[in-house]
Amino acid sequence: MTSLEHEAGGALARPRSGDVAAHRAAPAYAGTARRGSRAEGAGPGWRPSAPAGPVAAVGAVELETGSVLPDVVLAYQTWGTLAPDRSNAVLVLHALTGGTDVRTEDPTRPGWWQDLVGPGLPIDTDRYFVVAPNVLGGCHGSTGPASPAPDGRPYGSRFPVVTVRDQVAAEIQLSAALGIDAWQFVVGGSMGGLRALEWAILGPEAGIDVVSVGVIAATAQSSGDQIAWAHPQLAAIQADPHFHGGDYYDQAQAPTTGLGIARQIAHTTYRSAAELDRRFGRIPQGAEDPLRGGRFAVQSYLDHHAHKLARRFDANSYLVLTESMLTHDLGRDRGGVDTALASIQARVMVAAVESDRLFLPVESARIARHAPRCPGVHTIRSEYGHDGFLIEVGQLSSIIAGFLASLPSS
Ligand SMILES: CC(=O)SCCNC(=O)CCNC(=O)[C@H](O)C(C)(C)COP(=O)(O)OP(=O)(O)OC[C@H]1O[C@@H](n2cnc3c(N)ncnc32)[C@H](O)[C@@H]1OP(=O)(O)O
Ligand SMILES: N[C@@H](CCO)C(=O)O
Repeated sequence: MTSLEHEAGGALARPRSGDVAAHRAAPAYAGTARRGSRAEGAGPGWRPSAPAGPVAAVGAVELETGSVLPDVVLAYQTWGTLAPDRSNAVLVLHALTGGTDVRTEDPTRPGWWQDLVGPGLPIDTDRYFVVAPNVLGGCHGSTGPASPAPDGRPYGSRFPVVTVRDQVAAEIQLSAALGIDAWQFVVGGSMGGLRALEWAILGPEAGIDVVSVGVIAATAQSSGDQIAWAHPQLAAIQADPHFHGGDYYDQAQAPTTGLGIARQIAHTTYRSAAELDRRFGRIPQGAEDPLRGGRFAVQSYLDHHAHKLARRFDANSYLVLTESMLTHDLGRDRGGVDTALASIQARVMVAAVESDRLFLPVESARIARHAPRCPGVHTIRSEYGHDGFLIEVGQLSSIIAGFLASLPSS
């Protein structure tokens, strides 16, 4: 979809089938033939699997665009015990390709915040009841593009635009289903941080007490730069001949090449230039010779991450969730970002990774400047870039432990 077509459809419009057809006619990834197929390692691609935890029916969700998504379910996992007065709940929100596996009991497959959430850890499950839902539009058990529509067929291309506010609306309905009307802490990084920030406004509007939020490596409004980086990612998926306009669930092959290229673009933005250069520099991959069609090590590294994601994630979910991040704007219909931030009553913990080139620390500083009950930005010292919110768990542990200890109920 070109930017002109975006304008024609409005910021919240789904691509029309004609737009997708144009992408399907686009040439294949130019590097593929010369250096060997980058798609092979991904196999046929993602297939639905059983969610790791329970699934709650949260009912119909009214979307920002005015349409209604019926019979929504959200998969989730919990740790700890809800106190009799229901006062110890913590909501942990995953990033773009994450899921409910905040922690696991399988040492060979640790969760994405394994060392942050658990007994005796900063988000102490001996004390807190922790809930981690899979986001609306995702592919780990919650309603998403692969879910059956009312006619029994997968939504595919018919899955509607969902915004970050819609995702939070569904999570608010999950709160009601779980009987939780107060959250001590709603926390997430990246897309999880976008939702945590929306929770600070939508939660109280829905009558839910949000005592505090943790917004890590996130922003109040997606930037032109973020939209620009996402644009070729969306196009890569839509241009994959296996995409079939989004209706590929009955096909033997999912659009793994397009999703893999999207991941390669994204993954580069998740790391810093300094780290990629220090770690890989111009080193060839093993015995491969870049002068003879071989790869540099950093190319092999990106291929690896492309294959891994294409095996474990649905391309349609990647599109839907990426679009939700692009339309994220805390200030929409609220008098602008700064006014919206100024209306937040919850205590706000903000953390930024100093080398994050996608979610810039200056955007975190904006949140801290305008949210009335935010003491300032915690800077995570790291060379890893945006992924620092997953890697620098030691620093994040100190930040979160200190913040939770400062809450009045502590
Ligand atoms: C809440 C959420 O966000 S959940 C989603 C989080 N998980 C993901 O995003 C999964 C993708 N993984 C990542 O993005 C990262 O691995 C992180 C952020 C989780 C961790 O970062 P790091 O520990 O620095 O891992 P790194 O980016 O170096 O990747 C390591 C992998 O690259 C592979 N690798 C390293 N160099 C090369 C190379 N030259 N060629 C091929 N593969 C390579 C390693 O073998 C390793 O593979 P494995 O993950 O299959 O074991
Ligand atoms: N590695 C993270 C980065 C996005 O924040 C993910 O895939 O969700």
